[in-house]
Amino acid sequence: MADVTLRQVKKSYGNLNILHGIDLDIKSGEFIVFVGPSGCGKSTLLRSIAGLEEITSGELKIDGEVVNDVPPSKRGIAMVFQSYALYPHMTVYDNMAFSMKIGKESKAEIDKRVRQAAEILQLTKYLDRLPKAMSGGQRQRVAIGRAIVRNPKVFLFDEPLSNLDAALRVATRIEIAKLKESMPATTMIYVTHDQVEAMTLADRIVVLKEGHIEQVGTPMELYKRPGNLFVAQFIGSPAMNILPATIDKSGDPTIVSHVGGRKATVPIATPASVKGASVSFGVRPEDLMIAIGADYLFEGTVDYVEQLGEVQLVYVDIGRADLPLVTKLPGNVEVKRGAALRLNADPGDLHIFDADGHSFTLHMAEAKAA
Ligand SMILES: Nc1ncnc2c1ncn2[C@@H]1O[C@H](COP(=O)(O)OP(=O)(O)OP(=O)(O)O)[C@@H](O)[C@H]1O
Repeated sequence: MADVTLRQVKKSYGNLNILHGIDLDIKSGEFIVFVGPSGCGKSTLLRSIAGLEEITSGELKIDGEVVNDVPPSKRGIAMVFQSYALYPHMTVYDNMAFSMKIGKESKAEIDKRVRQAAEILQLTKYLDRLPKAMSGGQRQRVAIGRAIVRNPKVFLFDEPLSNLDAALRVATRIEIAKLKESMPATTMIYVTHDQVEAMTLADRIVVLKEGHIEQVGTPMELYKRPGNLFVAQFIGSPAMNILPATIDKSGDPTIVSHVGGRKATVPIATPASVKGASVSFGVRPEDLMIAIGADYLFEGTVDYVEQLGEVQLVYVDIGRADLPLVTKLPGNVEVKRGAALRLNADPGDLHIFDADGHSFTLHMAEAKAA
């Protein structure tokens, strides 16, 4: 059981500022995932929590104790890396037992914990093998087992699945989800590039950009109510369509006319001051559907189709070559290149962002709360 609290955590390398004052409250037992573009500081933040990097300023607490100056081995954490870093000459059993042997645990205790971890990770029948005789996924499970036996208060994962092929990735991701269920009191913090891992594993996702937190929320909060344009386009694949638009009528609902030439009635409240303002209008590819009847949001011609089997990505020219509209339609719908297409969306799935990229949904929620 351990909360992890960060207050104004900054990290610089010389003149290079990497983390710009991170404030974050992670609750005991939570599974937190850090995501963000390459170089945004995810690993640096994780390594700072682990104590592998010294923070430049701010305060880092684990389980109520300020750990800024506490060495990694005394922080009650265990970390799993992308490269499994197993000892090649030791069996799976000895790899998992190693830290406890160093810690002078009794043989009986070591044996109990190694066997328990092996059971959780389905490694029991491999305990006598050397790492070279195991697959990448099995090796990563040993690396996770080695962390489990230490009974950490906080479990840190730095892109643990990125060296695995697609099938093993899925299998090991499910192992990690089950591991979390079997260790509900253990706080877990996980860095990934993979949206599916973030969406499926996280209790809450932290979206980082250039060393700042953009938004923290449950996967569905970030997906349904992204706080700004960056999060809207970072979460979800393909990214949300964003089109220039103007507010024709403010209030609730808001009416916008967008670059596609049509008007949309959006059930989002906007203040009177934004009437006539230029905004960004957003709709996810998967929220667009072929319009039935006279009511539609977009009209265009099919420019390109990527058939993926179960679904197809259809790129629609709505009169602006620089802004192709992407829609995700079921794979069995017949869509031909060059054909005319009208698309619609549920008004509840439409988004509007102000000129600074902030979502009006969150604006109004914040205004109400204030
Ligand atoms: N030891 C170092 N000295 C100088 N700069 C560093 C050092 N380590 C990391 N950086 C820089 O800090 C920034 C953040 O790096 P970090 O590895 O935390 O990013 P990341 O979000 O994990 O990226 P990726 O997704 O590519 O792994 C990068 O610009 C990187 O070049």
